[in-house]
Amino acid sequence: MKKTDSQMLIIFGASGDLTARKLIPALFNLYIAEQLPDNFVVLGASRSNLSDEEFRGKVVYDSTYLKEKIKELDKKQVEDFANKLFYEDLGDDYASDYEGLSKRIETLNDSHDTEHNYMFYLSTPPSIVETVAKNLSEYNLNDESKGFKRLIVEKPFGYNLETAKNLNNGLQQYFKEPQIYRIDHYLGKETVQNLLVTRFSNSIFEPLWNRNYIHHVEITNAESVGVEKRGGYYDKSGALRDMFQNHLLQIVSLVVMEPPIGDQPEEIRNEKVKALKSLRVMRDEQTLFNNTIRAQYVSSEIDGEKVKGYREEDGVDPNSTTETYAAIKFFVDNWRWHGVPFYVRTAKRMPTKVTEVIIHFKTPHHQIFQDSGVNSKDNKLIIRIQPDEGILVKFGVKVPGQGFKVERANLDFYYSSLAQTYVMEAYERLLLDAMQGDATLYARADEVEAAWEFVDPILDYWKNGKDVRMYGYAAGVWGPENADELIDDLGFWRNPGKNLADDPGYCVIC
Ligand SMILES: NC(=O)C1=CN([C@@H]2O[C@H](COP(=O)(O)OP(=O)(O)OC[C@H]3O[C@@H](n4cnc5c(N)ncnc54)[C@H](OP(=O)(O)O)[C@@H]3O)[C@@H](O)[C@H]2O)C=CC1
Ligand SMILES: O=C1O[C@H](COP(=O)(O)O)[C@@H](O)[C@H](O)[C@H]1O
Repeated sequence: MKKTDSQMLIIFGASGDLTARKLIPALFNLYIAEQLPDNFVVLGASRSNLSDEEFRGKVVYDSTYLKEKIKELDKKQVEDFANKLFYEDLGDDYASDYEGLSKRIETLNDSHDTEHNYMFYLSTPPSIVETVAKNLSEYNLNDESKGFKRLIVEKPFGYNLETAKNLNNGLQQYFKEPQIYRIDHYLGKETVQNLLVTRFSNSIFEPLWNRNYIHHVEITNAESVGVEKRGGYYDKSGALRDMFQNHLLQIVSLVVMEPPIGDQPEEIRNEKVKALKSLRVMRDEQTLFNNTIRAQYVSSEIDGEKVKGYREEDGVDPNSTTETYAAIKFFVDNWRWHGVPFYVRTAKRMPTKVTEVIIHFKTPHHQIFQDSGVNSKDNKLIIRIQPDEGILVKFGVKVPGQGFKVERANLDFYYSSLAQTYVMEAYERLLLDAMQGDATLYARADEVEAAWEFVDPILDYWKNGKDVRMYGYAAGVWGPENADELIDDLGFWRNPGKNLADDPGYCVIC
């Protein structure tokens, strides 16, 4: 196990949703798993007026996210965790507030012996991220002459390529790139990391992982929920910015990348950047018209209950043209992937919550078993990222009896079968990595920019292009029927079920 140094975690935006919903529960789990260092404190900072006790009440004792867990523990343990949390009111006057903050950090450092190791987590609106970094540098809180100073930045990393570059340049004025940790919580998911292990620790997959054997790659990310309480944010973002530019292109980079020379952060990140740079950027309108689909969910009934359409959601413009569904077909311009189409879709208000990567293999070039009865496109490797995490290989077996009738069979592995292994939540894993200075699962500036290079022309076309289509789909179905047009002669999207082994449908309205 790696060593975690004594340190202080300073969370900006500590009165917000993410802190209560993800960050504190992740720290709580790390505490229970005895993964936090002995000398560890959290200092929450926001403009809300809270005392240490009120902050502890909000994010621990009265937290809906910890209620069940707390019940299972003795009072002393909960108290011990809560006593590691402190709060500093920032107000609106940056100069005096940051002076107060820096003094508070110094005092807590002395009382809890955190050795001047500070990790700043920016869980604030994106508009103030650079300002916070600047203020920290003005108070020398970026100075690593005594202890490390790390800056964790939440998504979105910019709104497009230009703003992402500005943000990166802005942050790099105050913190060096190795001090900056851009969090993408999909990289913290165990099964996303397992993509690397599946590919590079097995000699049975990697030799097939190229244009000679792979027919096409399909990635589906579906959520059953709508925009919930985040309509205001989402309406300015949309599916392409919210999920595709970051989480899904990170997954694509792990599927596409060449083998790194080792498992060091920079070795892996260098290969991911190369992979993202090899995505063929679509620039002309006809290509964008043919290869991109966007849509919005419209009101419908799910399990007998009426569900709002996107334009009726709180915080959403009634004439909004923001997409809640995006499906993109693209190619990768390199030796390994030449001519292999990638189909990636993401959406809200689908029939179920699921994320899968499906590698569709080519059929054998000479068909011996003419009456096989198996759909010739059915050789697949399915990597299930969530839920029911696991891996499934679909292959042909002989049906017992005369002749050579072939049927499809499954070879499967489920993470749940590793009963005694504790699988960390994404935020737990990522926080622990950052605490230990391991940036492998964090996005580097050039990765983020390479992803925007690919996404920018699509966004631009959707905003300004001629003949741009916006389809509707009833909340609770697998998107617009027109999305099938993207798949050409290859068949249909695989519409997965709740469980990995469910044999799913392949049509939109079922
Ligand atoms: N919530 C989620 O599920 C996810 C969120 N994110 C990202 O995480 C970040 C935080 O999200 P979320 O918690 O939902 O947002 P919220 O709007 O719930 O919280 C943001 C917090 O920032 C604080 N804040 C605002 N201005 C300042 C300031 N000048 N200085 C310090 N704090 C300030 C606000 O508190 P106060 O008014 O008290 O200062 C508020 O508590 C965003 O960048 C978001 O995109 C990413 C993925 C998922
Ligand atoms: O970053 C985001 O991710 C969530 C989906 O995350 P998951 O871990 O539940 O798959 C998404 O709902 C949200 O809109 C987006 O901002």
